[in-house]
Amino acid sequence: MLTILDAVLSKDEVRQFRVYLDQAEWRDGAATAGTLARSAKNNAQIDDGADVAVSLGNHILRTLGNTPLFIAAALPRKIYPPKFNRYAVGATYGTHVDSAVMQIPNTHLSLRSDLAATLFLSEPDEYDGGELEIDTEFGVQTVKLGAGDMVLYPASSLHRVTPVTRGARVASFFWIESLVGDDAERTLLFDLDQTIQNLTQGLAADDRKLLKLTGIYHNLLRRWAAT
Ligand SMILES: O=C(O)CCC(=O)C(=O)O
Ligand SMILES: [Fe+2]
Repeated sequence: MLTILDAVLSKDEVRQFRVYLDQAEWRDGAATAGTLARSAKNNAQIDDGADVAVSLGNHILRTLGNTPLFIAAALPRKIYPPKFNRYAVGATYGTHVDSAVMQIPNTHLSLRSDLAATLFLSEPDEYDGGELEIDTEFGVQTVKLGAGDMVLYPASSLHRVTPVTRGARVASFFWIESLVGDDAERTLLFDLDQTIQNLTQGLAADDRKLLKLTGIYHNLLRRWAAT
């Protein structure tokens, strides 16, 4: 499932992020790609340990913790500390698949990448190209969102970023290990959750049918969640 989350960051927050990011030290992104992905990768990134990456990354993590749609869609167990990338003219990231298991920087912890996220930090009119293309069972999905918007997609899918031909594309990207590793099970839970949320609008909180459906949601989650 591909989920778009609108306005994860406000335009004011994006502006503040960009002040810091535009002054940051950007390095060759290929250095951090796996062997196969390396040859396809031609962008710039900020070092994981850099102050600016840590503080903006923590801001993103705090915000996501208060974003019910993110929690419902991702059912996060672990989130990789957000990274930052920049594609200037000519930069691109060819078709690749993300590593299934990653070490969380500066820890001995590992994370299974169930979901990948890109949080756009440039407006679409700031650059040409730079589309995130994701191969799905229903064909290629092209994603280019407003600054502050985010896409969540299965990290198992082949994906690429098309070459930037004007301006620059700045984004944050990271991965999520979900309580529910199976994409189909997670999608069913999300659909059920969103349906219950919609029903809640017109019904009393103690409505028996609503309680029953809520119970089913939790019983499925109990069955499928690996904690
Ligand atoms: O820049 C993006 O939107 C995606 C980056 C990506 O696929 C990666 O770093 O693995
Ligand atoms: Fe990727």
